[in-house]
Amino acid sequence: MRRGEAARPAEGGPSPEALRLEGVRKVYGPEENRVVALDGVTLALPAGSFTAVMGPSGSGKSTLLQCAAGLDLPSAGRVFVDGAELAGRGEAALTRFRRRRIGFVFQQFNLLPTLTVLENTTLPLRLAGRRVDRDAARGVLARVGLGDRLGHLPAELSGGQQQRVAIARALVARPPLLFADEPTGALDTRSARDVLALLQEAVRADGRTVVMVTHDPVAAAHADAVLYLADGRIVGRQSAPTAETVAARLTHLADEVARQRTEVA
Ligand SMILES: Nc1ncnc2c1ncn2[C@@H]1O[C@H](COP(=O)(O)OP(=O)(O)OP(=O)(O)O)[C@@H](O)[C@H]1O
Repeated sequence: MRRGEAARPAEGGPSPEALRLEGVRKVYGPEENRVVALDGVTLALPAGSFTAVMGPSGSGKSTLLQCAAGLDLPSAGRVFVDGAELAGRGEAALTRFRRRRIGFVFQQFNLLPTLTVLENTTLPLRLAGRRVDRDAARGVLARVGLGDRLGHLPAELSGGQQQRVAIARALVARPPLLFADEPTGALDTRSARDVLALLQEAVRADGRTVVMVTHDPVAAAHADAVLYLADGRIVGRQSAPTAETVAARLTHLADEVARQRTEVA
């Protein structure tokens, strides 16, 4: 096995692990103002799984996604995507790797306001120097329910529609791994449901792996499993979540964190 590669099955076979973090630590700020955002996170997510990441505000959820997606560098520890380690490649190679293997959906959509729906969707392919298959892009947009809005600008769409463009933009590059940071945080209940259904479909129909940060137990219940973070550590896991069990666990977690902080103080 080459250095920098995690165990994987026979050549050509799909990796059973879409994402692996080993002892990932992220420290922000100078010595006197240090914030430990991630404090030794170890996890492994199988390909084709849908995982929600939950925890109190400031527990490190966004930092976890940013480090796992190679958008930020861990201070220590290792990140493997589809068996390949993110570290140890130059910036340009990392960008190329990310564009092929990783999609990211943000709470605030991050669409370019002067580009049409179709242009926004194909932008990552153009940036990656990949052939732009406009029919395939139209197909993805039709699948997210925007087949009749191709020439519209983002400002002419609702928030839910803009988020569906952002999902189409992430899916058109066909990344095996898709991160979503509070993708429904700015949406009404109905639009949120549509977006969650699209993420579920990306897992069930296309076999992608989705990791989603959310504050919403109803959103988390769309995932196969929930990881709970507190103070930069994974403090719990739950499979087959329901909105009720997630809400109960979060309440318990908030009480537990408050109790531990009082004990430390
Ligand atoms: N660029 C940064 N510089 C300094 N500190 C940061 C930076 N980004 C995050 N932090 C700190 O790291 C910790 C974890 O932040 P993070 O955004 O990952 O938490 P979160 O769980 O996503 O929070 P929220 O639910 O409020 O979005 C927080 O204490 C935060 O203030």
